[in-house]
Amino acid sequence: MMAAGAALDVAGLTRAFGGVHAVREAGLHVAPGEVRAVIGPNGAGKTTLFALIGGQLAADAGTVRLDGRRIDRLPPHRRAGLGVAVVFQAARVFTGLTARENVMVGAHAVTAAGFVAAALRLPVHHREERLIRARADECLARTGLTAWADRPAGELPLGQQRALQLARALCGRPRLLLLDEPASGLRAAERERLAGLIASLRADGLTILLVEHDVAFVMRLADRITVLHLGRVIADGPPARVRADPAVIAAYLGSTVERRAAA
Ligand SMILES: Nc1ncnc2c1ncn2[C@@H]1O[C@H](COP(=O)(O)OP(=O)(O)OP(=O)(O)O)[C@@H](O)[C@H]1O
Repeated sequence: MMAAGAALDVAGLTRAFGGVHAVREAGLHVAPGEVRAVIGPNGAGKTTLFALIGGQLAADAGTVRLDGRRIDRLPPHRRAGLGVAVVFQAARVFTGLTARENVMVGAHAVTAAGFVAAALRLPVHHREERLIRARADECLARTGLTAWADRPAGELPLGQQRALQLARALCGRPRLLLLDEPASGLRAAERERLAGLIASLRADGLTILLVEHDVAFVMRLADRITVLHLGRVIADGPPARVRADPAVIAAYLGSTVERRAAA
């Protein structure tokens, strides 16, 4: 059911907010089917980087390529149509809709007929609706949520709500999935389940970018790690090498000292 993972190439990507250089000349290459973790101290630019790739923010400079095709000037829905899905940390489920309806919304966002046909009640809409419902049920099954399909999303435990956000993203048939702190706030058992789910998506060949503060989670899941500090990429490589990198250790120690000093 999964589309093949796409390659992501980012070069010279830059975005400032007033005088704050949130992302500065960032570059990374992510191979198809890779799980890439993006880590860095608070304010390093991780969420901004994701928004620049997803198109929610426009870059001041630089390029983003999906399988070699430039997407950095496209609006978010066009990038989504090409297979880029971003699940932001602040993303919420629609608590009043059922789990299935939440996932169906994800599919509507990228279907051709979409909401216009729905509003006009065109025949194409009914056919599409059935297809989307079937697709939503596949995505619910894929994320272990079949038993929750008809429950209001607000009644789902937090771990299942995270899985639901993933299911909603999967419904758009992504080829590149960006997850901003998917494990934050989850208990150990829920983290385990989520890690298993992400590993199984990787096994299907999906390319995944992951921002995560839980180092153990990252070390276990990621093929490679990119480290951002003050908007710049300061390290990039396999987990064991990045963990031992003096520049990475200094960046984290520095930010810890700054936080202590500020406290
Ligand atoms: N919309 C905005 N307006 C102004 N400044 C912003 C905006 N978004 C981000 N910034 C600033 O850009 C820098 C990078 O922020 P960003 O949220 O990308 O970091 P982050 O690595 O995701 O941080 P965290 O780990 O705390 O989530 C920070 O200094 C932040 O204050």
